[in-house]
Amino acid sequence: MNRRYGNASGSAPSRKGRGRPGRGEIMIVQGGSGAAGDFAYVLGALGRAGWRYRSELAPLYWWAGSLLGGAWLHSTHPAWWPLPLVAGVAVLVVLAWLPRPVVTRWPLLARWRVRAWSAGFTAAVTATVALAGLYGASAGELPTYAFMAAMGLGAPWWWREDRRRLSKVRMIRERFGDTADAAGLSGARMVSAVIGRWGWTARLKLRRGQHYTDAVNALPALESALGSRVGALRVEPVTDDAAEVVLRLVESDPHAEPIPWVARPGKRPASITAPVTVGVWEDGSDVAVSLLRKHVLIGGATDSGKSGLLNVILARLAECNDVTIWGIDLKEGMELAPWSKVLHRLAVNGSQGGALLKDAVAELERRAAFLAEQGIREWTPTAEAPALVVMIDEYAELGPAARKLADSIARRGRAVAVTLLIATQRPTQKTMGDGSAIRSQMNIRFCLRVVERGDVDLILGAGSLTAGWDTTGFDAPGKFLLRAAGHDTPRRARAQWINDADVQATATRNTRPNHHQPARPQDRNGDHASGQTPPGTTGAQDGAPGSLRAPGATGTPSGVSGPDVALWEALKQAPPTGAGITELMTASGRSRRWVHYRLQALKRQGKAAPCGDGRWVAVPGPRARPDREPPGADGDAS
Ligand SMILES: Nc1ncnc2c1ncn2[C@@H]1O[C@H](COP(=O)(O)OP(=O)(O)OP(=O)(O)O)[C@@H](O)[C@H]1O
Repeated sequence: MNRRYGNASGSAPSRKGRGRPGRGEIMIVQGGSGAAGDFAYVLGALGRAGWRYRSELAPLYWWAGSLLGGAWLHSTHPAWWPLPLVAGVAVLVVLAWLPRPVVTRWPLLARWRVRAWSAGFTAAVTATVALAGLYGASAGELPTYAFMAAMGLGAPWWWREDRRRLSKVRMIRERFGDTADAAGLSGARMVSAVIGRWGWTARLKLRRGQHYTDAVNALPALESALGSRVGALRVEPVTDDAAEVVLRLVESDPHAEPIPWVARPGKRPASITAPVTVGVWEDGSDVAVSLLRKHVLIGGATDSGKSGLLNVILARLAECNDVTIWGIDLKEGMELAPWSKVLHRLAVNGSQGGALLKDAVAELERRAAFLAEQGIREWTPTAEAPALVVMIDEYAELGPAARKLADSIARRGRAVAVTLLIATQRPTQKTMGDGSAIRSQMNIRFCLRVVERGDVDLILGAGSLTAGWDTTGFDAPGKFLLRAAGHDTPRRARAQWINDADVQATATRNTRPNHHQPARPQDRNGDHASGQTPPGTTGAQDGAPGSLRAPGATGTPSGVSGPDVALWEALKQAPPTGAGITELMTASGRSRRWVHYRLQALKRQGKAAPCGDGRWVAVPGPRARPDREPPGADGDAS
């Protein structure tokens, strides 16, 4: 039995002294005997300290690790010593070449100082392992030189900004007991803490009986006890545990400078079914919004950053492979033309806009009919049958007929994943179209700076201003309030800023096949069918009865609706003698095998039947009336 300083009574140690012996207290440690127990105790303590201060001790670990690695190589495979050299040279080549995915994965490598340090580190480790592998780890002065290299590389490592911040947060965590006492939150513990770009975030375990509201009330006192600036602390509840809260310290204002847009890391394309990041909240966390089956309204005064936000959303959608984007830019294409490689269609004046919306409504009805006939409630976007997003910059410039069409999409488009993204200065009833319900159909609303307080209600909905949603005081472009499902409190955010070079790079990286082709000079007369639409785009001939070509196509045989709809249309339009497999392959743009499997599936569902000679027809089912709202498209007006 060993004696350590601790709590002689055996009761739980006082919170203040947790993990540390109190003066004069004796703790009974069971299970050890004599020197072996002491040794185990010291070893355990050293192990814990070694892990806890792993960041500070990292240079020593590199030194020991590379010598040990080399020693192992020397004793097991001495002839393999060139291997670490090859690996090291490969890393140096990558650092010199710096392919884009590497920077995306490790953004710090974009800084030349970090790259230089990484190259030095790679060279030192490579040389140590290779030499130790060849001559043995203790050969000559190798351990000394390796140690000197580790210390040399360690200097910038120890000086690193984020490591120093990490040490600071660790100290804050260790002393949090005293901080909580001083702030009147006695008994609260900081169970974990992480540093972020703008400050740190910690999880607090409150004392039994304490609640989130106690933490909220203690905020000013906590700010004083932590020595932070006024208003730097935020507290959020943890929904699954009433005795826990998240405490966030925002050291620097994330909105003080423009927030650069960062491309999505990784090679795999994104999907519209997952939320996309468009900006940063005041506490430094990302603003992520789910755009699937949602209409979006962006409103704000001139120069408030509407087009900037529109561009960021467009960039995010461009990264998704299950979205087709059509654009209407009534600034003569100034905003959206740089995105030509991503947009399937682009209308740059009122009449082209009207034609585009007409096609979007036709697409919506085609999808609605298809869903109704197949007994499906909602359109699930895929790469082959994508969601269709129609972006409209300067909505107020659209003519009344076009606004009527947009209104129709707003009311009926959600279930079939045909949605609108509208930017406008003042969404008054007049600019949105008299009698139009379009505003109430907008599920996601971004309100940037407005000049008149009443405009907040126009953009975010009646009663918003009195409920605390006020953007009149916003002092920089791109700052906004977001109102959407799950975003019910006015939290300030700022949109990311995508510059021209990034627009170009993103558009090039995500170029769509059959994207919009800029109009030839002779076509600049406002007729969309004369060059504004890519080959194969909706035209009267495409949808003509008897044609097996799917209407609404965007250059591929199956078009924006996807091969399933194209196949179904072809079956429905087939003469009584049926459609042959080759015709169905042409219509859907898919292989014989694919067509065969789909026909068998339709046959099993009683929706298609063979009619001899390998020809097929659709079996008539309930048809969707064109004026009928598609299932689930009732709009969740906010
Ligand atoms: N998120 C942002 N971060 C930093 N600066 C921004 C941001 N968004 C816009 N800006 C700046 O504000 C300027 C005006 O932005 P933008 O053109 O998007 O405003 P707007 O509301 O569309 O104006 P208008 O109504 O006149 O078209 C831009 O040129 C840009 O310099």
